[in-house]
Amino acid sequence: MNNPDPRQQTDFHYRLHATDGAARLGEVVTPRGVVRTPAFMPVGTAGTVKGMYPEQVRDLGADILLGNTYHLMLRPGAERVARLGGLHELMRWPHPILTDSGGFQVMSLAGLRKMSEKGVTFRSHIDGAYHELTPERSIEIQGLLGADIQMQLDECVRLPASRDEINRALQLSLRWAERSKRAFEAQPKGRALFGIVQGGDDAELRTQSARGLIDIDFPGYSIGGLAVGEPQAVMLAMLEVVTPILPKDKPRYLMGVGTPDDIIESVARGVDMFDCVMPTRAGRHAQAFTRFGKINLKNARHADDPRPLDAESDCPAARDYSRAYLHHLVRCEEMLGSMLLTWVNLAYYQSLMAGIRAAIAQGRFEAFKAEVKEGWARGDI
Ligand SMILES: CNc1nc2c(CC[C@H]3O[C@@H](OC)[C@H](OC)[C@@H]3O)c3nc(N)[nH]c(=O)c3cc2[nH]1
Repeated sequence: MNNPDPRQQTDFHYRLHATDGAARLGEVVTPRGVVRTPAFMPVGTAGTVKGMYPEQVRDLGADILLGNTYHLMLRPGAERVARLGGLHELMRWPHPILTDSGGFQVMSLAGLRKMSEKGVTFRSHIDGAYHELTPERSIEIQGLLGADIQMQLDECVRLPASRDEINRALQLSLRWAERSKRAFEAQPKGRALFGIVQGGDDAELRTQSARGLIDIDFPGYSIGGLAVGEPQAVMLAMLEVVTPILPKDKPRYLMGVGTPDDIIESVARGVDMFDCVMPTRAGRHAQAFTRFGKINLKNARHADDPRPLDAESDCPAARDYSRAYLHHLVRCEEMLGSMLLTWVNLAYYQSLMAGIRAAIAQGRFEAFKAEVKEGWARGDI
C-alpha cells in the first residue's frame, strides 16, 4: 500500500469488514462520525433534505448527508455559511456531510457558461450574476461549508459523447484533480478529498482516468460521468471496469445513483456509497418507493383504499396513513403529501441499505438481491 498520509489515517479512513462476491461491507470513519457502508446519502442540496427535519433523517438511519456547492455558493453564500458556524451548525446536522464540487450543477443548471483550463465561469440561474468556479475556489467553498468529504472540481460529460470529447474532459479533470488536491492541503486535518473517475462509456478511458487518479492518490474515489442518460447496462459495465482497479482499502462513491435496482446492482459490483435525489424528488411527485415497487398515489385507484402503503414498515408514514388519505393529499397538493411520501421513500431506501449490509455480513447477498427483486416484480397487490 502506498505510504498513507498520516493526517488521513488518524481522522479519515475506510475499514473493510466483509465481502460477499464483489459486494463490500465496511465503514467510512470521519471526525464527525462513522458511515456504515454500503451507504445511501440523502441529498440536502440547499442545506436541507426537502420536507424533512434533520432528526427525522437521522432516525431513518442516514449517517451522512450531501450538500451542494453550486447552490450554497449562490445562496446563502459560502462566506456567510462560514460566518454562521458552517453548514453542520446552520442546518443542525452534527454528523458527516459530503459536498459535491459544483461542476455537475454548473453544466446542468447554470445559463451562460464558459469552460477554460482555469475553471468555469457561469451566470447564476437565480439572479444572472457571473461567478467563477475553479478547482481552488471549489475547494475553498467546500472548506468554508466545513464538509467532511469533499469532491475535486471535474467536468462531467453527458452521454452519448464522442471519444475525443470524453478524453478531453477526462484529461482536464485529471489536471483539476491535481489542483484540487494542492488547494485542499490548506484545510484542517480530518477531512477527505475524493478524486472523481471520468471516462464516459469507454473502458480504456475509464481505466486511464482511474489509474491517473490513483497516481495522484486520494483517500476515496468517486465514480462520476454516469447516471447521465446512459442505459443501466452501460453504467454497470463501467463499474466492472473501474472498481477492480480502485484500491480495496478506500471507499468508492457512485455519484447520483440511483433507483433501488441501480443501487443493489452497483453494490454487487463493489460500490460503497450512493446519493440520489430520486427518493426525495419522487416523494414530491406522489411516487412511493415500497417493498412492492413504486406506487403512484395520484392514481384514482387509491381514492377509497383504507390500507397503508406497508403495514409492516417501521416508518409511521408508510404504516399508519391510508392510501386514500395520501391520494387525497397529493390531489389537493397539500404539503403534508410531499412530506409523508418523502419520509416513506427515505425510510425505504435506508431499510434497503440496512438489508444489504446485513445480507453481506451473513454472506447471503445474492439471495437477498433475488428476494428484493421478487418483491418489486410482485408489484403492489
Ligand atoms: C444524477 N446523476 C448524476 N449526478 C452526478 C453528479 C452530482 C452528484 C450529486 O450531487 C447532487 O447535488 C449535490 C446531485 O443532485 C442533483 C447529485 O445527486 C456528479 N458530480 C460530479 N462532480 N461529477 C460527476 O461526474 C457527476 C455525475 C453525476 N451523475
